Amino acid sequence: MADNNIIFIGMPAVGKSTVGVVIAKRLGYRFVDTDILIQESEGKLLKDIIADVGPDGFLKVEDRVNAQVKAERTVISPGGSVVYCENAMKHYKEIGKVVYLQASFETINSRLKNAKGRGVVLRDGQTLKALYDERVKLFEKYADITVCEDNQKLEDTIESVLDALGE
Ligand SMILES: Nc1ncnc2c1ncn2[C@@H]1O[C@H](COP(=O)(O)OP(=O)(O)O)[C@@H](O)[C@H]1O
Ligand SMILES: O=C(O)C1=C[C@@H](OP(=O)(O)O)[C@@H](O)[C@H](O)C1
Ligand SMILES: [Mg+2]
Repeated sequence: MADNNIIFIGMPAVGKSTVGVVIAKRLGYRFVDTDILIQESEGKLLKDIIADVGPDGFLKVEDRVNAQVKAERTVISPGGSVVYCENAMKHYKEIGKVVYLQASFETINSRLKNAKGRGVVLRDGQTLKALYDERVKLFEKYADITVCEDNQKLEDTIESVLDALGE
């Protein structure tokens, strides 16, 4: 399979979906939000899948769906929890550049007022701060490129991503 794809990773609400679709337009690439593929595969909303099968069950579905993505010249925006999915991340490292959209905990916290209601994979009793700290290590492990968006407007983030990609 081609290795000319762009894959966004980062915390929920950091902008993977919003930024991803604009980057795809700017580059003339296709765009896939794999959360939509998961909902189609299961016939349910993400938050209902998480409620029905729990965090581990959701991660199994997320791993399977993301590991099966066939793409070429495509911007792919998975959900923030994809970094727990080993098969999916191995696949993404093979088919493209992994871009970590990075923002401070304060930025994420201010955008994510109702993490459970939004369907974030949080374990019982786990705080958003604990989740953030746990995931940062995984984002850094998988990132080929990191783009920091603190204090940037959406338009600035898009230009920063294009710069970092050398476009
Ligand atoms: N600098 C920025 N970069 C990216 N998104 C931003 C920025 N500032 C505000 N936002 C907003 O944050 C939200 C990101 O949501 P979304 O794209 O669904 O994130 P994700 O797919 O990572 O969960 C959007 O409402 C977007 O308009
Ligand atoms: O980070 C998470 O635990 C999740 C993020 C969501 O996607 P976004 O990162 O696009 O919000 C979605 O996949 C699911 O609700 C779980
Ligand atoms: Mg998204």
